[in-house]
Amino acid sequence: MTRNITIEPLSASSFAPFGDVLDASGTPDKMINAGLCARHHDRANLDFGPDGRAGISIFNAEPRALPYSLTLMERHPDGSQAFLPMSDAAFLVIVAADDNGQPGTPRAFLTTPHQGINLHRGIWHGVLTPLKSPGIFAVVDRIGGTANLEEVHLDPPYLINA
Ligand SMILES: NC(=O)N[C@@H](O)C(=O)O
Ligand code: NI
Repeated sequence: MTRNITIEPLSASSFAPFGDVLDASGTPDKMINAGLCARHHDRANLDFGPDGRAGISIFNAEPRALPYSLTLMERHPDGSQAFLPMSDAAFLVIVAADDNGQPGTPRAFLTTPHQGINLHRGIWHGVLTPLKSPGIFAVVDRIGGTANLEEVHLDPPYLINA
């Protein structure tokens, strides 16, 4: 039995239950640098817990193709996780609400170039899934003494379609 999911457009409102959309859209909060730079200020709800700290890591992920077979979801109970592309690669953002400790039915979104996202603490998500090379991302997440990772293998998988 194939469980099909259709990709939805990514918007701040549609993604709000799961996290923040990070881009240079809309009116900037302030103009800086002698008016040569627009600052879209403080756009992510970052959370690293009482005993963690913020870290920036660089992920170099293999590009995937559509339709994409979603076989694994995970969450980070101790902190948020932001994905900031270091190229113009679009990427799949697959998230799900919690359903008694398991991911519920996933929702799939596709970013536009130069868009990042910040997943709020504990949100079920698919792993980083760029759709073209290079899949190089700066990732801002919690550095701490715990594993901060829960994984669920999906059987049967979901098929993510354009
Ligand atoms: N495990 C890891 O560092 N990456 C995942 O959390 C992911 O969301 O890609
Ligand atoms: Ni993750």
